[in-house]
Amino acid sequence: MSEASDASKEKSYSRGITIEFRNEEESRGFHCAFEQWKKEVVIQALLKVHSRRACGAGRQLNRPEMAGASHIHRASLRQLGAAGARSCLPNEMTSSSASKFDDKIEESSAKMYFHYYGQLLHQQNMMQDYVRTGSYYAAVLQNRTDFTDRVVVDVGAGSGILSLFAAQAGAKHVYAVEASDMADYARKLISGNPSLSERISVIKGKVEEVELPEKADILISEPMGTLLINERMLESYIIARDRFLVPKGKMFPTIGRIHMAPFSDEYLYIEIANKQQNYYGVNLMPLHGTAFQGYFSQPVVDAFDPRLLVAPAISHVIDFTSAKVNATGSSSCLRKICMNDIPLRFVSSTGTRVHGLACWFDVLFGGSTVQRWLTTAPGAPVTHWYQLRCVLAQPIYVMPGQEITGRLHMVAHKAQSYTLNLTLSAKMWGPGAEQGGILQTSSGKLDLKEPYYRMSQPQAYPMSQDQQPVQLLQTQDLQVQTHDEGGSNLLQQSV
Ligand SMILES: C[S@@+](CC[C@H](N)C(=O)[O-])C[C@H]1O[C@@H](n2cnc3c(N)ncnc32)[C@H](O)[C@@H]1O
Repeated sequence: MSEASDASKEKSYSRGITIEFRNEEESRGFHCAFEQWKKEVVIQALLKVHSRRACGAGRQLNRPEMAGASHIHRASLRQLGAAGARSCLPNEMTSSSASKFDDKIEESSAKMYFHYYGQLLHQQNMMQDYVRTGSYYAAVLQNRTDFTDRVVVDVGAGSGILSLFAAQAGAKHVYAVEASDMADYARKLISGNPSLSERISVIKGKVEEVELPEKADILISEPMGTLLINERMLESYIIARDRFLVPKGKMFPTIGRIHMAPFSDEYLYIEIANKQQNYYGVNLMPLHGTAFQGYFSQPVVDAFDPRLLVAPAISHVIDFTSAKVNATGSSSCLRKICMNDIPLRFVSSTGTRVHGLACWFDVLFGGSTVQRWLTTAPGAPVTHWYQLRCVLAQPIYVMPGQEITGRLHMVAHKAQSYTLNLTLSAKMWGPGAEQGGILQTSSGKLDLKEPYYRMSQPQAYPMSQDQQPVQLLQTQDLQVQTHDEGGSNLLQQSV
């Protein structure tokens, strides 16, 4: 049968149908369900066109269980070359061909990652972090004007909770993009909230790969990992900005800051340094050197008492609205997010042994009505991120007023995390200090992917007589030092 006769046959089956409803409510219910179905059909059609144009086959490539075939997909995408690389879709949006996600992340890591987030129990853990979820709820609902009648994209929607908040705040439409199988649960959860569901479409796929039928006025996302940058999801957030956000559109969160300060914690140091030397009468010393190095390569995740900090914190700011693709042209690596080189400079407020660098982060929701911070600082209500400490195998001794300098160099790797290179030095102190010499230096290399989850609640540490509590942390009103893009200029910023 010819194509033409196929088409006419199709036409001959087209008939109008009349549906009668018993009441207004039934009619409205049907209308909503139909509109939702229509939207999904349009999005699915766009996705099919996109993947067919990109690789010449109509298969779904975004699903984690298809990961085994994705390198073939990537290769064929590259062969398309520049001409085929940005094909026009029917809605005049362009599709970027090579997956920026696949470029930066190794397959095995991505598979485990999306498997983890595909489980309801892990999403539930995050939802039950009330500091986190409550901050998002307040930030969205207190800034209704930013959401009312606006198009929203929820980047990595998980259960869909933030999409539901955005719809509660009056969003015209929310596109909830989620790569893991959690997308199916999100659909279920959203359809159980009928007053909101008609304004939310769940799209299963990676933000780097899916197409949306329209641009967004505002992005909402929870892309923060341990130390802000772990999981490398911030990069997906930035890519979503470049792909979907209208110029000058809003981002919730808007900026993130990593805060750092040297700390002293004898208990923690002894716990790490003395791990397993005698074991059921077996001398473990032959392996001690390697094991010792291994323990100190693990950043410690727990909640600590802020009185352990020995100097006021400095901050490294990442502005999500302006972070750019790497200057080297590598589209998979975002400057400041992939490679953070942070010069450190502190003045010790006490005489003590410094055991390493303590870090935490906060993010700002820069709403038009209310500017709201979500903080993970020590001393603040504990979140599921806790805080992070990089412990040095060799502590350094400092006196009150002595300068501590150094560098934290963080380099992204393909397992969705970072290698941290930390150096701390005690500068010359007292007479002759102006000659600027270094007294002691200690360095460590840590893998953010392999933390030691110590998870203790903050404890009241006994203070030695010469270590009086100092006012080190006033997270909201603090005068903090921040870096410019190159990390070289220190600016004073009052937040
Ligand atoms: C930290 S969870 C947040 C979930 C939800 N937004 C919330 O706040 O409860 C991050 C979610 O983003 C998803 N995700 C991560 N990278 C993604 C990407 N590139 N594209 C789509 N989803 C992604 C993960 O599968 C996960 O469900």
